[in-house]
Amino acid sequence: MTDAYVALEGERVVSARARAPGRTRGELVFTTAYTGYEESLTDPSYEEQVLTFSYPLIGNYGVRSERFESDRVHPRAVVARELTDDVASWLTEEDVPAVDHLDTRELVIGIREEGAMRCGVVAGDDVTPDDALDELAQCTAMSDHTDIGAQVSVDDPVTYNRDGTGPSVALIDCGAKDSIATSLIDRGATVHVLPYDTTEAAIEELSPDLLFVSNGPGDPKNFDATSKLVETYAGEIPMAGICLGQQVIADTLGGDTEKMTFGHRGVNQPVRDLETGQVLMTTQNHGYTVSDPGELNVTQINVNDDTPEGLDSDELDIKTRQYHPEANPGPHDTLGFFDEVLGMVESKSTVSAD
Ligand SMILES: NC(=O)CC[C@H](N)C(=O)O
Repeated sequence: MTDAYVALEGERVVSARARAPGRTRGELVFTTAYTGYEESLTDPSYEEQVLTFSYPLIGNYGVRSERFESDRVHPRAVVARELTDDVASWLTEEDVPAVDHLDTRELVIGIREEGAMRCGVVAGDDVTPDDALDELAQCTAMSDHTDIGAQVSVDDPVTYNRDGTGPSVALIDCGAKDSIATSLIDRGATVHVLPYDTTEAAIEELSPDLLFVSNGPGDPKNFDATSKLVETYAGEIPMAGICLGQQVIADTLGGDTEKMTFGHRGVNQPVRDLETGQVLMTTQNHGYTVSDPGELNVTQINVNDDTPEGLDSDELDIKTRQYHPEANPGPHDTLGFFDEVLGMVESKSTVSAD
């Protein structure tokens, strides 16, 4: 007896067990992370995707809101070999369909060979394979979600740590994980979380020391308003970016981005720093990559496929990373990025004070 189905491009349907009911569709991707399921499931960058966990057991240390990265679950559906009851009830409460008891190894091999693909997921007592195919037929390609920023960004500005002793940071929220703001606040910064389509007038009023473009879902080319801010302030205000932030900044400053076959999602992606030769273990979640760094210099690369992981410009005071330095979940090798970017502001004030 089966009460769940996943329909894949090519009209293939895989049977599964329903763990949280519902009918939905999205881009099927996988993560190899073996911890951090609460952080991944609340990461806004998974908006409009169906997340498959390649690790076979998900949920074995419960569900605690302290570990959430936003106020809701973002993947449209969740696929795993085995989901615990804790995770299944959380996803049921959140209205996010979830399925297990299917061969996720085969699914992951399919995604690796054919690339991230559209899919339909149905779960519940009365569902049929045709229902899953129906969902698949209505599924939109990721790059066609042109307004995805509006689905995940704050509607209005929010300020944290107003009396902080450190620099003032304008965090452009393209779907920011909470721990990016926390990492800055922990270092004394005042953080203004601003909508992805913030106006120049709002930036002028705040007069921030650092413009920080966050991670976010979908195609970086669908963030025109954010790109406009980058164009206006590059070279005027020191700038940092994480993940989608790196992509939007490179795309705007004479570079380009492209879709990868299946992307990088996991907590053990090796990155080499080209200056020191040091290899850092990093947390990643992206399906697009910078294909041309434009005016920026590639300072770090992925050891597995040589894609750019760090872009820097001393002339423009810009530092971006493709991975997630806030490391939630993940190895903490890369937390120093936050000191480096705040350091750009401090060294700038030292220079101008002289
Ligand atoms: N985590 C992110 O910011 C992801 C960036 C972009 N949506 C991608 O998939 O490449």
